[in-house]
Amino acid sequence: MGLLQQDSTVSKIVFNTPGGATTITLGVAAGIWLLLSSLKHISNPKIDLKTIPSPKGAYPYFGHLPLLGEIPSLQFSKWHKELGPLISVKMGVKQWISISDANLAHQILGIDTTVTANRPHTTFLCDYHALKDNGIAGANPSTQWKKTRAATLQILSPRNREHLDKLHGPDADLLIETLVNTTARDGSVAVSDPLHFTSLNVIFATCFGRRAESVDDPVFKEVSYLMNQTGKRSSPAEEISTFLPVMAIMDILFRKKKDMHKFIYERRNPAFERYIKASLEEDVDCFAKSLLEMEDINNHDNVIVTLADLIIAGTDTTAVMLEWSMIILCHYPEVQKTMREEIGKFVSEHGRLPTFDERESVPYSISVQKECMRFRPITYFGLPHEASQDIEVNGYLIPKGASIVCDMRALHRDPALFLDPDTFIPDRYVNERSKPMYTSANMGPEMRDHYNFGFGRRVCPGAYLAELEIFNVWVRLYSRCLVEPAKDAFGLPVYPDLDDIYNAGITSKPGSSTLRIIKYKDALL
Ligand code: HEM
Repeated sequence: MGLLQQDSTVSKIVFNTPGGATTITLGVAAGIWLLLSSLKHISNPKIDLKTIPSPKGAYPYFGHLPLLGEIPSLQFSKWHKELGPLISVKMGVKQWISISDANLAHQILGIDTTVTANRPHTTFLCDYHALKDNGIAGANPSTQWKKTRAATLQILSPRNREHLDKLHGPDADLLIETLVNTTARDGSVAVSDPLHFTSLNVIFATCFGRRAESVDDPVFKEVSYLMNQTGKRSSPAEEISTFLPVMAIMDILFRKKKDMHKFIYERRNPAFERYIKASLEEDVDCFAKSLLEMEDINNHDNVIVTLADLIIAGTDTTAVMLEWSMIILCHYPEVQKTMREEIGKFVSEHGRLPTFDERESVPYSISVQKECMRFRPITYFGLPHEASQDIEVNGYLIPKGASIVCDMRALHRDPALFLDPDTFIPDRYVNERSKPMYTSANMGPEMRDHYNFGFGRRVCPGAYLAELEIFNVWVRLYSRCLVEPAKDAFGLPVYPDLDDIYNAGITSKPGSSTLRIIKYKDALL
C-alpha cells in the first residue's frame, strides 16, 4: 500500500509499486489553466511538485468540456493512453484528476487514506438529494456518516445472508418466468424493466419489509420515477453550473433550484415518509425500523436520505450489470452451454440449484460473471472522491478541492493486469482471483478481481447483496434458458452492438436490450 505521510499542509502518498511512477508519462503540454492553478501550491516553500499531465486543447473557461464527446470516458481512456495513468482534466472551473492504474487508485483512494474520502459538492446531489450532508453516498465523512454506513453494512452483509437470500430467491424465479413468458408471447422481451423490478424489490423489501407486485404496481412506478429523476438530475449535464458557474444564470431563469426543491420536498420526501409509515404499521422487520431505533443517526433527514441512497444505488447498478451480461452472452451461446452443463452437474448431484455459499462448485459460471463486469464496467467513473487537502503523489500534486475519479474502462483494460484485455475471455478468472467479489472489493490491488465497486473508505457497501442477486439470477437463467438476440422481420438474429453504449449519467448502459429468452424443453429445475 502507499505510504501516507501527513503534515499540516500536504499529504504525501509515495509509490512503492515497481513501475508505478515510471509508467507516468510527463505531459507534453499541460494546460495553461492547470499550470496557473498549480502555481499556488508549487509556491509552497516546502514542496517542489510536478504538474499532473493534462490533455492538449483545453479552451479558456470551458476547459476540456467541449472535447469530451457523448461518452466522456472514451475520451478519458484515449488521454490516458497518451499521457499515462494520472491525468488532470479541466471540467470547466473544476479540476478532475483521473486514474487508470489500479495500484495508483489504491494508493490515492485506499482505505488508509482519509484525505480522499470526501465527495465533491454538487448542488442537486449534496444540497437537495442528501439534504445537506445526510445519508451515505452524498455526505462527507462525519460521525453520523460513519455510523450510518456501519448500520448499512450490517444489514447488507453476509451476516444477514439468510434473510437476503430468502428475499431474493422468489424474485429471481419470477424474473425468469416473466422473461420467458414475454418472449413466448411477443417474440422478444426488453429486459431492462423486469431486471430493474427484480433488484428494486430486493432492496425495497430490505428497507421497508414489503414488495411491489409487478411492473404496473404504483409503488414500482413511483420509485422508478424517483430513481430516474434523481439519476437524471445528478448527471454532470444537469449539474452544469457546478462546472460552469456562468450557467447559474440559466438555473435562475429556469428556476432550477425551485424545481429541485419541489421534487425533493413535494415528491421524494413524502413518498419515503409514506413507505416508512406503512412499514411501521406492519409487523415486519426492515431496515427503516432498525434505523429509526438507532441513536444519533435516526433524525428524519438522515433516515430518508439513507433509505433513498440504498434504493437508488442498489437498483440500477445490479440491474445494469445483469443487462450487460445478457447482451454480451447472447453473442456466446457456447459459453451459455458450458455454464448450463456446469450448473446441471450440480443439480443432478444435489437435486437443487447451488446456493451462493456453494458458488465454488460452479467456477466457470463465476468466472463468466466477473469477466462480464470487467468487459463492460457498469459506471464510467465510479463516484467521484475529493481531495480534502493538498496531496503529493510521488512528486505530483493533487490540489485540495480536486475531484478524483477512476476511468473504469481504462482500469479494466490495463494490459499489465489483464492479458489480451480487449477480448472477452470467459474463463479468465477460473484459476485465479476466485474470491467472492465483495471480499475482493475490500482487498489490496493485487487481490482484486475487478474495480467496479470503487475504492477505499467509500467502497460500495452493497457489494455482497449485489453479488448475491447476480448469482441467484445467474444460476436460474443459464440453467433453464438460452439468451438469444432478437430477430428482425425476416427471422434473422439482430445481434446487439456491444459498443452501443447509452450514457445514463453515472451508469453506462447498453444502447438496446431487447432479447429472446428461450426456456429449454428439458430445462433443469
Ligand atoms: C453491481 C452492482 C453495484 C455496483 C457496480 C456498485 C458500484 C458502486 C460504486 C462504484 C460506488 C462508489 C464507490 C466509491 O466512491 O469509490 C458505490 C457506492 C455505493 N453503493 Fe454500490 N454498487 C452496486 C450495487 C449496490 C447495491 C446493491 C447497493 C445497496 C443496496 C449499493 C449501495 C451503495 C451505496 C449506499 C454507496 C455509497 C457509499 C459511500 O458513499 O460511502 N450498491 N457503489
